[in-house]
Amino acid sequence: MADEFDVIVVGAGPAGENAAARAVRGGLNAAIVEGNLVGGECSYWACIPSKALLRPVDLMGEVSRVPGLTLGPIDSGAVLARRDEAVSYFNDGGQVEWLDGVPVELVRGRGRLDGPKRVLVTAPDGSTRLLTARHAVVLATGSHAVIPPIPGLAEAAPWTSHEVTATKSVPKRLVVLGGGVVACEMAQAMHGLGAEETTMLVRGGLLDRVEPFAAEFVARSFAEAGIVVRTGVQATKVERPRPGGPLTVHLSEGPPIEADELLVATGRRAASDDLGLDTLGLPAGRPVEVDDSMRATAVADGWLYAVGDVNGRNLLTHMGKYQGRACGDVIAARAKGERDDLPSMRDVAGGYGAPQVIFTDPQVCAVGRTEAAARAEGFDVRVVEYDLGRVSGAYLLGDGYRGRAKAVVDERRRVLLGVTFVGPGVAELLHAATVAVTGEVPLDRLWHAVPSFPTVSEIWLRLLEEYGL
Ligand SMILES: Cc1cc2nc3c(=O)[nH]c(=O)nc-3n(C[C@H](O)[C@H](O)[C@H](O)COP(=O)(O)OP(=O)(O)OC[C@H]3O[C@@H](n4cnc5c(N)ncnc54)[C@H](O)[C@@H]3O)c2cc1C
Ligand SMILES: NC(=O)c1ccc[n+]([C@@H]2O[C@H](COP(=O)([O-])OP(=O)(O)OC[C@H]3O[C@@H](n4cnc5c(N)ncnc54)[C@H](O)[C@@H]3O)[C@@H](O)[C@H]2O)c1
Repeated sequence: MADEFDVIVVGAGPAGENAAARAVRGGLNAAIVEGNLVGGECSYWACIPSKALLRPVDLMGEVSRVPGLTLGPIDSGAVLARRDEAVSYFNDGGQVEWLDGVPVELVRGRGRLDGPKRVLVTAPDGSTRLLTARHAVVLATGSHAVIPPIPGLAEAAPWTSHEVTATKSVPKRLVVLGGGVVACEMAQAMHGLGAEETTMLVRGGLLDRVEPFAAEFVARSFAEAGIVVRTGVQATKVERPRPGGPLTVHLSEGPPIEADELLVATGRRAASDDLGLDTLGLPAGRPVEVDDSMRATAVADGWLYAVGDVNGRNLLTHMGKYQGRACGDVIAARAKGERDDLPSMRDVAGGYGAPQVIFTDPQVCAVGRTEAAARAEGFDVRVVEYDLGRVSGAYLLGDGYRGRAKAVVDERRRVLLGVTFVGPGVAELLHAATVAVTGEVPLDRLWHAVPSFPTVSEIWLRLLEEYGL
């Protein structure tokens, strides 16, 4: 096996896989180094299992809104079994086959930079192999859950996203630390699958990066479902006398809470701590700063790139894959001395505001800027909102459908800066919004994109009418 490759990618998650595949498509050869399972967090401990756990909960909500249908209690065992199937029983054979087909050479082990264009791989058996890159090294190592320094917390061996998404059973009493996306999705999944007491401890506000009205819809739904959300309360100490036994969470106010499990969902940190960045004089444990072609800005000669969570731009699978495609293309172009500024070779989407779906019930999805962000950036902002429940297509989805949409308009150019939807099943509305925002489609043109009747997409017509068209 050769130890020199055109491109070496460290980390075979979605971002790394895409970077390698695009570089090969561009005529280079590539190796990908993976210390765990090919497919990364997303496939085994994040997007895929979390959505497999949420789907029945979502469906339960939908069915309960349609008269004439009844659904018995959720069989959590069957749901967990389907989750296991969705993560391929933690076997990455299918993904390895895909890599073989590209082809990309898989090198199993932990990769570490060892000076310019050198990656030292330590295999699971402890043996080492030095790989050198003719053109580029791409870091695609993802991120880790952060455990805040609360006395007793680390010692209590709390759950992170890894344990909750892979759980073999549903705890009766669950405390969730954090109010972000992981916290909300997983609190809802565990509660819907049978947790009897689910308490969220939220330092700031629930989902504090989305439009406030959308977070309020989620908070109301959680309250109705019996999920207790305590805002402005912090955990001050955790005690778990017996490993795996019940734990006590002491709070900044009020009596302590007893629980069977504690999920820590307080954000993520770039997986760059043990990557050998010091051998290049770069700081460890921080996102690797890159330009729009994914090239590390602090490295001379431009041979180092970083894609996905590790560059800290947007911690989302689709954005990491998009960056990976740009990165692979640009590396191939630069290696061949070809034009390296074609449209596919830059992260343009990130600048508009990445699309994201939060798979709670109701779902929240958004693209572009919130009203607050647009105003802070000095745009001439006008906002239009509409009640989704008043759209015929939404009414037909079930009784008591509740939802809302908000569009943030740049008045000077009459284009959309951002769109947010909240409501059951709104996820599939998002891509139209992404096209409108990223494509900077003028509102007067958007008017001619006629939504079908009776679909929820008629919200587009209503928003434009509210605007005055
Ligand atoms: C619970 C949860 C749910 C999520 N749901 C969604 C969702 O629905 N939609 C969405 O868009 N995003 C979601 N995300 C975010 C998404 O998982 C990440 O943005 C995505 O996985 C990042 O991809 P990546 O390729 O950058 O990194 P990862 O998927 O983390 O892959 C990195 C890979 O690098 C490997 N690695 C790390 N260090 C080394 C090393 N030194 N040597 C060799 N290999 C190494 C790791 O083993 C891993 O396989 C979710 C996250 C969580 C935690
Ligand atoms: N559906 C999706 O697209 C999806 C799903 C899950 C995760 N993700 C991505 O994964 C990333 C990580 O998600 P996350 O929810 O872990 O992080 P996050 O940054 O979204 O939320 C972290 C939460 O923890 C709170 N927090 C931070 N420190 C705390 C402390 N010491 N004590 C109490 N609370 C504290 C914050 O106030 C915030 O509510 C996000 O960027 C998200 O976009 C995406």
